[in-house]
Amino acid sequence: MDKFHEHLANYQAQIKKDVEKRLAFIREQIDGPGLNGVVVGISGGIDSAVTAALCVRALGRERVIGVWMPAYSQPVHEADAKQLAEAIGLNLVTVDVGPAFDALVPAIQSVLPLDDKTKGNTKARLRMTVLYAVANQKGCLVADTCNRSEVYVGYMTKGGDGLADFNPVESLTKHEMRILAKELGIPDSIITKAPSADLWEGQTDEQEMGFTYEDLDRLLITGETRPEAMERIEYLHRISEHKRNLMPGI
Ligand SMILES: Nc1ncnc2c1ncn2[C@@H]1O[C@H](COP(=O)(O)OP(=O)(O)OC[C@H]2O[C@@H]([n+]3cccc(C(=O)O)c3)[C@H](O)[C@@H]2O)[C@@H](O)[C@H]1O
Ligand SMILES: Nc1ncnc2c1ncn2[C@@H]1O[C@H](COP(=O)(O)OP(=O)(O)OP(=O)(O)O)[C@@H](O)[C@H]1O
Repeated sequence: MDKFHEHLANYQAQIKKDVEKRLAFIREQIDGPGLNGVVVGISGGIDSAVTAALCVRALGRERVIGVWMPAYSQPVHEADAKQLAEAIGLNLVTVDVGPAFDALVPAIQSVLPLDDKTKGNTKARLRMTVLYAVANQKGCLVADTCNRSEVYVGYMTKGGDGLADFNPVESLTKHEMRILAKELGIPDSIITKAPSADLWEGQTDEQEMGFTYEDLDRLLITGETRPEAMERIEYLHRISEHKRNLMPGI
């Protein structure tokens, strides 16, 4: 077995201990300051599924609100979001951000044209606005769902999914997220589908990043990967440093 698979096998072997550690962390974040619970954006993808499942286990279903926010989303993601809610006993509500997005984009475009990526990032920031409205009102924290692989290359929207109040999965690579997802009883359709931010039609993480999660996770876990992938990964890491630090000020 190579170093990469050996690491994943070790993670699998101590998964129960890892889950307990994350549950304790979530309870500390919420009960420490005496808050009511957690709000999580539910996309139908694996990262939000794992985050929500950990929060439900840590706090109980009454203290977790999952929010599905369609805006021209693929039907498969809605079906997966609903299947997830059934599987883990999540209180899932829907806020359609499509009409707000449809009003906002032309208003900005009256000043300057926006490309697909900027529109997609605007959608991600609109979703975070909704999560904070719910958190304000209910005395909750917003859980962030970005995993270690995404954070390393800055594959997240600044002011959107890139920053919330606490993150119970930040130290896990995408491969470890898949192992944890199985442990938590996340439906297989969510674990096996191609990761996508679904910010525009046909988008997939690996196509947009220009390397695979295996390339990225091999580097994070073993320090080595395909040379062509390494160059691009380290380039994206360098130019996204600003997303991993609080804003500079003087
Ligand atoms: N050096 C610097 N120091 C401080 N700030 C700097 C900066 N360079 C840019 N910035 C600021 O950052 C902005 C660019 O950052 P940002 O708005 O995030 O935009 P950007 O990094 O260009 O795009 C976000 C990427 O994340 C992907 N994404 C988004 C959402 C979810 C997921 C997912 O799969 O989970 C992935 C999305 O597909 C896209 O590729 C600039 O407009 C500027 O305001
Ligand atoms: N349609 C949506 N409704 C609610 N929240 C969303 C939606 N799309 C994205 N989000 C929020 O933004 C986060 C990042 O989105 P993204 O779709 O990239 O991640 P993911 O689906 O959890 O995992 P994956 O990268 O495997 O698709 C999600 O984890 C979720 O919290």
